[in-house]
Amino acid sequence: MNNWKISSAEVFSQGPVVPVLVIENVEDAIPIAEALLEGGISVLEVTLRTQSAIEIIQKIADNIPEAYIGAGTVTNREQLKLVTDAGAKFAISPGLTADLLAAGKEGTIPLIPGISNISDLMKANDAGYDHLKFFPAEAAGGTKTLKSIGGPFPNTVFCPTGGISLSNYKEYLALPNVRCVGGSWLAPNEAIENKDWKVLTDLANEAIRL
Ligand SMILES: O=C(O)C(=O)C[C@H](O)[C@H](O)COP(=O)(O)O
Repeated sequence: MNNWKISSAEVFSQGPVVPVLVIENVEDAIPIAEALLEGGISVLEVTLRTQSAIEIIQKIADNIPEAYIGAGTVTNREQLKLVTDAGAKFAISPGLTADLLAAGKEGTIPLIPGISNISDLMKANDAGYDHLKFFPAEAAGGTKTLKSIGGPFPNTVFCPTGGISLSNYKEYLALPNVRCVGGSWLAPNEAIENKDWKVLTDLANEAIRL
């Protein structure tokens, strides 16, 4: 049981692709979110890899209520609290720790822990998590690994990220245990630097047109 305002299943069902965003400048936050929304993507993962990430999450949460704004690279209890207070609707971690799993269950937004091996999957399952990130997807064996995992663990579903792009994302989405895929390819650094927001809209459009 948990006190999450929405379920992780709801997050996973918002669309086939989740852009993994690394945003440096706060003023880019709204244009990036709007460009992706215009392209048909409403789930956004803002990674805590930049100084301004928390402020950016808050800005998008306050100004674009229709966006499913989430936080990525959430690796500990303190960060989970920070992103929750900023208004994130969900949190994603590249991995898991016992304390993060416990904090996720005590929290109010869905936590999607990351795994790349069976033992961590079992730890996540034991703690009550069956919606997981699979990271780093390509380096950890990609679709072959996910297919194998589906044998003994058919009820655990994934959002793989890491090395996924337009060239291979459909192979992931074709697996019964994959609900969505994540990636930075939907918001390339170069386009963000050039403030070329149309590139993001076009990439989003292309990705959701399966
Ligand atoms: O920052 C995080 O929280 C992560 O877990 C990693 C990201 O999901 C991947 O780095 C995205 O991978 P690429 O699409 O290959 O760039």
